Amino acid sequence: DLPTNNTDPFSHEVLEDPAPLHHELREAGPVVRLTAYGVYALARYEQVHAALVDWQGFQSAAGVGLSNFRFEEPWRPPSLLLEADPPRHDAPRRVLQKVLSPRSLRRLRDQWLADGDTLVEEVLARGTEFDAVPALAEAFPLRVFPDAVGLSPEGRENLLPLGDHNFNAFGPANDLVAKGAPRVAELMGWATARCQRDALSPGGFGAQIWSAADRGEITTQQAPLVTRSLLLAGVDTTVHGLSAVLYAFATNPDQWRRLRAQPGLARVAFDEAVRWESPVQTFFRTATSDIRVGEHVIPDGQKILMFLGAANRDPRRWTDPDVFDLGRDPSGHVGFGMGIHQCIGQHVARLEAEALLTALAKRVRTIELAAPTKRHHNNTLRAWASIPLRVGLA
Ligand code: HEM
Ligand SMILES: O=C(O)c1ccc(C2CC2)cc1
Repeated sequence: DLPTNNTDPFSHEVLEDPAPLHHELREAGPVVRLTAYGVYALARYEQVHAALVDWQGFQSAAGVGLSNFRFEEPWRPPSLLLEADPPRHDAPRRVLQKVLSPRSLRRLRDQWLADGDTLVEEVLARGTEFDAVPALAEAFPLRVFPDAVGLSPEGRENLLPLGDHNFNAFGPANDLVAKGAPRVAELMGWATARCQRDALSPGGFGAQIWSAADRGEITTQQAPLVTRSLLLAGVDTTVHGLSAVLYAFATNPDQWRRLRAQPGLARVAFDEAVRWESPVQTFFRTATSDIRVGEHVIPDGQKILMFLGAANRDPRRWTDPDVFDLGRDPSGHVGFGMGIHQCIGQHVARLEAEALLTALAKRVRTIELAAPTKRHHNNTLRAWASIPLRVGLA
């Protein structure tokens, strides 16, 4: 009957290298019972995709972490997008859809491309060996995104630890959550204050959200929470997405040569890296009724853990899934989710990646690891602490 697995997916051993568990879960069947937490797991592309697009059956409003909001108080006010379902989800989604649309981002494109060139020049001026995580993957999003949101300059160093804790908190109350607990009140207090109308610069994403409230598209009570979504979702994700694509190129020099020959591949390279590495590894849903998956039934109210990273490397869906290949068409990957909750910031992330990769491809002929890499463990994020690089100049 129902296959079970008693591995803890949030253990340091699995967070260091999740591939063996992902393989085991995919092979065990379309749905698996995780005895460590008494939840159901989906690891194959077909079932993960089906759950993501079936928002009625697999709801987000009971939380997208292990905690079930039907029985437990959320540790912070729930997101009006991530942790809401239609109809409550609709208006906030429509507002962010406009604020973060490709058309709205066009005004930022030249500035972000120039910022990419400037950052790459600054890094290369210091030498051809450097740690790509602080020097590029963290530096670039922190240089462009807070300004685009309209955040005041002071306190921006809070963004990474704030996001890191928020992502840990989707998992169980383990050592990673305990690590962030001492600062969470201070960090969340800082973030909430930053989302007030008078704390946001004119013209930024935040001010645009407040203008939508003035037009009645959302309420003025909702505006700060919709703005908070940008702070919680918009930094750590792109930092680890950029780390992923830089690591992918450093370990696949033939793909770097392809990008150099065809710089227009920068955007698809980022999506292939998001598929290959899946910076956001997992999210939960809650069954809104008894749901049949294969020949099994997931009872109403049960938590379901979707392994996005495992789905993105499912050989049932992808040829040579473990290969980072710019020749592949990565569309359909679930690294940005799928369906009504699909990442609303994906165009921001892609523009950041295009700007940084385009700048690098102009100045760097070769890219390779100069020393062993180091992982950063998080209950939800696949992240690097350090990626020491050696580059050869063009
Ligand atoms: C590489 C970068 C990123 C990755 C891998 C990523 C991944 C995801 C995923 C997997 C979801 C779906 C969550 C679910 O289905 O429960 C999502 C939703 C979301 N993302 Fe992103 N994201 C990235 C960048 C961003 C950025 C830059 C922003 C903001 C500017 C952002 C804002 C959001 C928001 C607000 C949602 C909730 C959408 C909804 O529920 O309707 N993300 N993201
Ligand atoms: O709306 C939010 O607060 C929110 C927080 C984190 C995410 C992750 C998936 C990128 C998305 C939304």
